[in-house]
Amino acid sequence: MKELSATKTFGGTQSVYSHQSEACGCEMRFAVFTPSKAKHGDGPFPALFWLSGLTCTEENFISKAGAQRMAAELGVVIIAPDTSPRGENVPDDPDGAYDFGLGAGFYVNAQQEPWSQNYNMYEYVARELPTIVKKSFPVDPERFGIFGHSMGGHGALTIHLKNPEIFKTCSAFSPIVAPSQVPWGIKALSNYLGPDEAAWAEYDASVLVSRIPSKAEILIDQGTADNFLVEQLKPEIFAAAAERAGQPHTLRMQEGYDHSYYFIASFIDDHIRWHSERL
Ligand SMILES: N[C@@H](CCC(=O)N[C@@H](CSC=O)C(=O)NCC(=O)O)C(=O)O
Repeated sequence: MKELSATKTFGGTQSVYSHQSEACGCEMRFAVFTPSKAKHGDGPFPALFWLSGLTCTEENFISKAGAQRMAAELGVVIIAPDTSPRGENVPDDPDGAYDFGLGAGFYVNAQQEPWSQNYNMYEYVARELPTIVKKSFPVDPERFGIFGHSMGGHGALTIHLKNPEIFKTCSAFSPIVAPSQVPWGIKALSNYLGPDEAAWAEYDASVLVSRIPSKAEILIDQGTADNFLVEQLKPEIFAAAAERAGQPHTLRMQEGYDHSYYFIASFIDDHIRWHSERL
């Protein structure tokens, strides 16, 4: 693992690392915020894994969300990986579209060629990265949580529901909650997984919550002025499935907010505090 940058902020350190990923078969980057030793000691700290959305790298969250102040205050580590494999030999959307391929790994393990060599973001986030983080940073593995935005909200919900013993808390901003039913999800799942919709269900939060609800409360924030709300996000599908399954959840419709990082920055403190109180 190689440290690419380390910058002091709010008494802690915002770093970016690269390493050779087994799951993705390429060099991957991830960002880590570590709180101040002077204020909180040497840890171990609770850790939140943040999953970003379409077009993002590890950089969007650390430069736009403004999460470091609250993480520093509460003594929380935040890990923010890139959203897809990268590199010369990694295939991309044939038309260069933003919603598939590079920057759009959808947190699945691809089963179709040519994607399956590298596009294993589920394995990367749910298995490889937590193992690396446990070994290399002052974290308490009994206090891991996961959160994310849009495609990353879909990743957070599905990875929590499939691994509630690892990621004990879960929240999301403007998540894609039913990828099997919306254009972004149908494009990604049909290409990465093939035409069999039974395979898609493994990565559909609204299906998973019916099958394997967790005991944890799930928090979702959704802006009412989000231009993707009606076509791509549809949080009401998850809320109805969660209600039927007895999954504790809170869906907050936030008046006038859109899909951007301005929305995330407005509520990120709430989310970090919410996780911290539960971990
Ligand atoms: N470029 C696209 C929209 C892309 C977009 O809005 N990406 C969001 C995540 S969307 C769901 O996963 C994002 O986080 N962008 C990065 C940022 O820093 O804002 C278009 O033009 O429609």
